[in-house]
Amino acid sequence: MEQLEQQHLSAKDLKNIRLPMVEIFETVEGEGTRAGFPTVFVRLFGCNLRCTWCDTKYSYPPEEAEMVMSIADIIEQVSKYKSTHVCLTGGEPLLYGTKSAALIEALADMERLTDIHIETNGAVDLKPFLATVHSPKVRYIMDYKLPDSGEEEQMLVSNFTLLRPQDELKFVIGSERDFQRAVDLLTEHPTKALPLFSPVWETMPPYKLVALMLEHGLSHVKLNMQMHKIIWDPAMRGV
Ligand SMILES: Nc1nc2[nH]cc(C(=O)O)c2c(=O)[nH]1
Ligand code: SF4
Ligand SMILES: [Mg+2]
Repeated sequence: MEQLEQQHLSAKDLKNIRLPMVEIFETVEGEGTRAGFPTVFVRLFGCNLRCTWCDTKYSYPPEEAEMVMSIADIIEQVSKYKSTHVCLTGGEPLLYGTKSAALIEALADMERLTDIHIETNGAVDLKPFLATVHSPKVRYIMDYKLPDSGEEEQMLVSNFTLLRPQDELKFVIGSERDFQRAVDLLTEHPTKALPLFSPVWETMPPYKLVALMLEHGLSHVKLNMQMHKIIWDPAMRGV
């Protein structure tokens, strides 16, 4: 990825950068350390993976982008809400390299916002983003796709050492095999990020994941339930 030359892009520059989009909505964050906080979700279209258990298949082909928005349009939409947290998600929100980075910078420049967290899928190198985006408000939540996802080969374990204490490393666990792989990875590849273990809604009952965590003495790992799937119908969009 080329270096982002300007830290602060002009309104005209932002108008010219356009991104394919799925939706922008406000709800409570359902996951991670900021679960429960009112949050604006900015969902970009497009993904470089095809996970077996994906719950956002409407965010990549053969579906089509709902709209194409300039960064200025996205900022304008986000400013209509009151939440001070933003979740940039997809699809894969870092798919567009310097364009994704410019969007992150523009969000970080919004004074109202205090936390911008990015749900990235583990198949995008975080190095160029960490090198160009310097705002302390920006945090990465990297998903590591375990064997049941069918996409483990695409994972960049090299990201583990780049993640910082304010970042999160999420493992979506569908089976005991997935669980064991996650435990092995955390042993073999140290990271400063907070490890989160999240059950696959359909195949891993939460009580079973908790039992496994206790059995293995994983005191440094946090259980991550998708709160929005408890509050609303799990198939519902825009919540
Ligand atoms: N409430 C709510 N919390 C979320 N956290 C991550 C989400 C995502 O789709 O990436 C999500 C989502 O779609 N809804
Ligand atoms: S990375 Fe996320 S959006 Fe892409 S296929 Fe996997 S679960 Fe779906
Ligand atoms: Mg979701």
